Amino acid sequence: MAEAKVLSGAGLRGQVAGQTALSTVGQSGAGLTYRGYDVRELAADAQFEEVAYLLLYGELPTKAQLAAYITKLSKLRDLPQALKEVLERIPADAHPMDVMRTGCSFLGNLEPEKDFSEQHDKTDRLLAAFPAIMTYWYRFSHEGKRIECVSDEQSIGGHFLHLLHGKKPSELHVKVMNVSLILYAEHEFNASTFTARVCASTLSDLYSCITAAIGSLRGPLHGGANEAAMEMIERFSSPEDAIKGTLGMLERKDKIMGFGHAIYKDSDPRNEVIKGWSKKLADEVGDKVLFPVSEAIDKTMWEQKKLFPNADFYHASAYHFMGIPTKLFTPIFVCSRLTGWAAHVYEQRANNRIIRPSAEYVGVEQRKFVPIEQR
Ligand SMILES: CC(=O)SCCNC(=O)CCNC(=O)[C@H](O)C(C)(C)COP(=O)(O)OP(=O)(O)OC[C@H]1O[C@@H](n2cnc3c(N)ncnc32)[C@H](O)[C@@H]1OP(=O)(O)O
Ligand SMILES: O=C([O-])CC(=O)C(=O)O
Repeated sequence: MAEAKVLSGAGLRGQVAGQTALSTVGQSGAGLTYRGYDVRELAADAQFEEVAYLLLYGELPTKAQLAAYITKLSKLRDLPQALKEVLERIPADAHPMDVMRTGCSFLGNLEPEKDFSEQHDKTDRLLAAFPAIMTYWYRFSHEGKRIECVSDEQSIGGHFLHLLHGKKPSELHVKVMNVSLILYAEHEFNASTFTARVCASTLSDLYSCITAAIGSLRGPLHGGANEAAMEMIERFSSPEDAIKGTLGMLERKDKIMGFGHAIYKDSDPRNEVIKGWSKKLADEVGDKVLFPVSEAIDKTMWEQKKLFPNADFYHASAYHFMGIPTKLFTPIFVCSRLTGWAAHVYEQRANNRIIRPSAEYVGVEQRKFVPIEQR
């Protein structure tokens, strides 16, 4: 049984802020479970759509339920013309997380959640539409192309790759996307999910909760770390160079993106899984630099600081080997984590009290107002 991390101090660390039946993080040897299932087993044998169903609908689907769910999602992929027009107006140098935020929010104007009874349908719509929101904007703004937003790919990961590259993805790439989307799907009260729950606790609509969560995931201390990790890895030309650079960053007290975790103590169970797939992809493309550089940073961080790679670190090289532009890394996280966010919104709504903690006041003592002429 792994020891739980000692949790205390700022950032609400270690404080129970609510209940969930969705996942456990760092509580048992398994490390991470979704509704009781070890994430490593899900990543090895399940489809992402199965995991989405598990999180959103409560149990793993039967074969018939999964087939119906995949069909439902496939039919919801296309984007309304008005949303395409909005995406076309977003400049090429915009951050794709801002594009996701706008895309989600604008769809909420076109197809609002009028009643909480629509929550599942609205989530399924977002799940189906997110890959096209990202890639329609990307390919229009970067290549001047108005792409088709539908494809005949069964899986969400395959659909995303197809739209991005304009061709059928390889089986290996579809598999890795599937694994990646499963690994990123849910993680208890992380910052973005907590954001979604706070928003839900005011009885706001689903699009607002998800838009808020996207904003929260964007930062480099959370989902943005996979992009930041890629930018760092790319700077090094060899393992020796990487060791030297990492030691320098540690000496300057820089944060090394993709390392450490608020809850896990000595490993992130998602890391070994994505690292394995990144290695397979490295072999496929004949990489002799990025993967060895990543391993050298990994080793140095452990030796120097006992800090371990989190889910984001080897995702960077894995996505890169599949030809995914770095700026799209965190939006892929959105396509996956939407499932966890929405499931938490449902949970919050089902047993709600507005989330409103207290603050310890550290300002000046009460004092008398001084009229402006006398200041
Ligand atoms: C999917 C995800 O969102 S996973 C997280 C992705 N984020 C990153 O990879 C960003 C880099 N990592 C970090 O900034 C942090 O480890 C976080 C935000 C993930 C967790 O933060 P905390 O819970 O505050 O970390 P923790 O309490 O374990 O930090 C302990 C010490 O290690 C240091 N540390 C933690 N992570 C790192 C890092 N990546 N690089 C350098 N030092 C680090 C902290 O600065 C702290 O040092 P101090 O005691 O001298 O202040
Ligand atoms: O739990 C966290 O703080 C961050 C994280 O790993 C995730 O959201 O996947």
